[in-house]
Amino acid sequence: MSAVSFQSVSKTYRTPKGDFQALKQVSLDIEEGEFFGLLGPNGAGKTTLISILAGLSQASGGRVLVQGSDVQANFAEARRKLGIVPQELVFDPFFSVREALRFQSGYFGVRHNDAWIDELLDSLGLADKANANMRQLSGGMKRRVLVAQALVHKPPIIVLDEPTAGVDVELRQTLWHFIAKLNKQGHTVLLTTHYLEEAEALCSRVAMLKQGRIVKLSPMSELLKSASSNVLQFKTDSALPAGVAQRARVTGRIVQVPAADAADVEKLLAALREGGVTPEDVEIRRADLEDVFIHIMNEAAVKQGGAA
Ligand SMILES: Nc1ncnc2c1ncn2[C@@H]1O[C@H](COP(=O)(O)OP(=O)(O)OP(=O)(O)O)[C@@H](O)[C@H]1O
Repeated sequence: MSAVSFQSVSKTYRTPKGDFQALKQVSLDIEEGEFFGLLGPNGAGKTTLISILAGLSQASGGRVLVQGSDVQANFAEARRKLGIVPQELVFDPFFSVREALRFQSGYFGVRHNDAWIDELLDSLGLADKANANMRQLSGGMKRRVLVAQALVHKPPIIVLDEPTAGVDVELRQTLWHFIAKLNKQGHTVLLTTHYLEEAEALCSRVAMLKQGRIVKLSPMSELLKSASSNVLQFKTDSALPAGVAQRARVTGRIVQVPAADAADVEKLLAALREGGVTPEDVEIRRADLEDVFIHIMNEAAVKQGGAA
């Protein structure tokens, strides 16, 4: 049985301007024990999918099962198996950290779990804040409490929606160390993130979502292999020759062009020379997930454009 099974999930939002289809027949199975990444540009539908999984939003079509429990027909059972760390900072300002965690435990009918609460506080660097009032905490500390709250009932499946957006390096490291440990102990993890480096380091498999559709579903290792293996990177102020510009990603003065092999790099350099471009700070590096992501998103844009 899959940990999470999305079966032809669609979602249409009704807006004053008309209907908007945010998810189009998304089917995806996440297996027990996986560290799964859900990636996609802004507006791709990631949060919508997570909200349907969490029972916060209703799918317009299809269904979602959590270890076999339907999130609509069997909400309480499905919800108990999930630990959801939301994107937004929502908390009760009148509780202390420990009270907030006890309250959340009560919500799931879990009692006498102070040992686990202490372990959570310790692992997330919150031990000295246990009795602090929630409103006295910094944004980063509040985010740690949200993580602890999501895990207080020891859910088998942990869902993290952009947990490190705007979070400092120290918290990111603490968080990932802890989540990776839980994953090793058998917890399934579903992560959405904009930080592709994180996905590359942590996820064993990823789905890429674009405009409500899955455009790629693949083990991370295969995804990285499928990319052009190298990237030629340089700086220039000159206009690029058309043949190079077509393949290039340009950020200010920095130009990055995927290249299959050394011969391809030579061809690119020759094209630049012929075009009168003198590249500065030339580097050849291994392609990473960001290169793959941009490539797949561009391909999907071409296909969707062609289909329209
Ligand atoms: N309540 C709503 N009413 C109408 N449209 C909505 C609503 N919520 C989301 N949308 C639209 O649905 C699409 C998907 O949004 P969603 O928040 O799921 O994307 P996302 O992939 O999580 O994006 P981000 O990375 O920016 O968080 C977007 O175009 C968004 O504007």
